[in-house]
Amino acid sequence: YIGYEVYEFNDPEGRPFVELDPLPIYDFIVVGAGSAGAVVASRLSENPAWNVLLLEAGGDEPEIVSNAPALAANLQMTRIDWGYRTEPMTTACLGLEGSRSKWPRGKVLGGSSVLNYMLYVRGNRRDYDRWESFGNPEWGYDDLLYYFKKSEDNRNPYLARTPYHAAGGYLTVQEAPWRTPLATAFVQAGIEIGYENRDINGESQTGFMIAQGTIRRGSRCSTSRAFLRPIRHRPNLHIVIHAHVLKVNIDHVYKRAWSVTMLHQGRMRIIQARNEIILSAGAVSSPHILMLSGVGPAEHLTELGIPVIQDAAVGLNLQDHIGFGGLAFRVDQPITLVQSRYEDMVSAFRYYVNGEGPMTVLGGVETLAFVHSKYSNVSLDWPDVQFHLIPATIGSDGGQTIRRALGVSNFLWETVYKELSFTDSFSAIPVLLRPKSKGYIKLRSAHPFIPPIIVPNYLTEPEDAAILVEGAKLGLALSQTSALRRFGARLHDTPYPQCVHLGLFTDEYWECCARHYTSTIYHPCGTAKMGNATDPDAVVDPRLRVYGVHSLRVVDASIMPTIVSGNTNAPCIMIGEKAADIIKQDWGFPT
Ligand SMILES: Cc1cc2nc3c(=O)[nH]c(=O)nc-3n(C[C@H](O)[C@H](O)[C@H](O)COP(=O)(O)OP(=O)(O)OC[C@H]3O[C@@H](n4cnc5c(N)ncnc54)[C@H](O)[C@@H]3O)c2cc1C
Repeated sequence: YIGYEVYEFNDPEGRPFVELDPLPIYDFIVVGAGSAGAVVASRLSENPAWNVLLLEAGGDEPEIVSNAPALAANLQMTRIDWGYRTEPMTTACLGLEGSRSKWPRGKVLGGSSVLNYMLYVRGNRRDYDRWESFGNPEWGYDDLLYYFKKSEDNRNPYLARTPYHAAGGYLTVQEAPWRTPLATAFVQAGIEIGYENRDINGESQTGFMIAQGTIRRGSRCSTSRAFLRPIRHRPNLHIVIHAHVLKVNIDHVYKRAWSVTMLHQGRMRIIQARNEIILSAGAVSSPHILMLSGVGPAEHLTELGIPVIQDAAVGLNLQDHIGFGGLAFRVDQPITLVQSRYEDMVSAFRYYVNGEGPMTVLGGVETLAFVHSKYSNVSLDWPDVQFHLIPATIGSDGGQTIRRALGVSNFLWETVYKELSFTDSFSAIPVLLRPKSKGYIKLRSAHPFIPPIIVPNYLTEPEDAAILVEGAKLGLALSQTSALRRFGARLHDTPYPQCVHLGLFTDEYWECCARHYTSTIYHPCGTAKMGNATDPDAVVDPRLRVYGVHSLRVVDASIMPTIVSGNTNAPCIMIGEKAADIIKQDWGFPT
């Protein structure tokens, strides 16, 4: 009840207005109101002379649960999740049900920014400079920093006043208002092994930091909350929810995208775009919609009977971050997020009334670190491993939420992790920042409601596995620092039955563990790659226009030529900001 009171009646922003009966034609149609789409629609509708339609397959945010940062994992496999799953793998995810990874994606206003763990990370300067060097002018870091800052309202003064941050933007960024003693202990542990405590979104990336997140008053600040709610009175932006776009209709002769077909309120409707259609449906759905519309690998589309409008490498170049999720440590003191200690009436009251307390921890992650494995060039400040440092493990809630969300198999749970149930423990998840292994997405059927085939090919390149092994060893080194030892930190060393024959804690053993407990970090991207005209794999040009089709752009995680070295929400918001300016420039509206 308190939650309703706070969010439904006292929220200064209020829910966005939705349109029940859209017009037959708009200047711009944006498909998907996620991290990028909400930004594009918000910025394009700044021009009062344009009318903009934003179509979203899901509904509005279910406030209470989706806003409590520590409860983020509870949102997976609910009606606001598309509920994708990868195909079974033989190189990774072997300890997950069916050797498949669940792939949650937000189906809601705000998209995956409503499901995510809210960590605010921009990636490394070199990621973007590399994009530019591939032939994408004005996509280098120095150009893009402006767009990261444009969105930002950083509420931690020690960062807001640096040249890398800004205050006053739509997107609130701040540290969680509450933390366990482990948060700072992780940072101290990093200093002990030779790293600095620094702003990982600032001048250099290598180092340890208390995480910043996209939160406001202790609650999730999704892109819907940040970019759509404050402009809800704008008459030239129409938002339609529960509008599932089936395809973009492209004229066969002129190759011009002129309308979208959508299912809305049980009715099939065609809505036209005078100027452009912008696909922001995310790295799974944007390639899905493109292929259903006849833009994709010609042979594949022909097999499924879809008339080919443009042969393009849609769905290829799929990249994602993965981590070894099973590196768990026990501690002797009651300082971690054991479920009974934070999901109680007192914590709920603190959260709903004051916007603080344990419920505000960002998806459980308190500290972030960017470190070098032995394969990385230390002098480059381009770390190859990220750590998510979490004052909890899969056992902290007795295996209810995270285990279910990741789909950890009963066997792995029963044999290794069940004994951690409700005990004090923490996780150090090493994440592979620039995987070499690439996968693909293709159609399972020409029927738009049948989910596509997702093949991420995790750990097919041996180098990727070798870096994760080094990551696991770095995690062990962290646990042996005096900063963590003073809490009695020690490895939860129950061996993986499937790996024990390789010799306990050898490199081969850790590799086997990583291939079993492979966790997606939920960052799929690259499936409509941006590149110049000579790049045969490029689907969009550096102005994000689909090659070979007029009046159609893609603006979301799909366009990343290579995955960035960090979490992808802030980069997608930046892509939305940059794209909006590109579109305004192309149509002669001052930016
Ligand atoms: C569980 C989870 C945790 C994560 N944690 C973090 C984190 O802590 N920090 C971080 O930086 N990143 C995190 N991410 C990743 C980050 O949130 C995503 O990379 C980012 O939100 C992707 O943005 P996008 O605009 O590409 O797509 P999305 O935000 O997924 O938006 C796509 C939108 O399009 C809509 N759509 C799709 N198909 C259709 C259709 N046919 N018709 C109409 N609408 C459609 C969807 O419903 C959705 O609203 C996480 C993601 C998940 C799922």
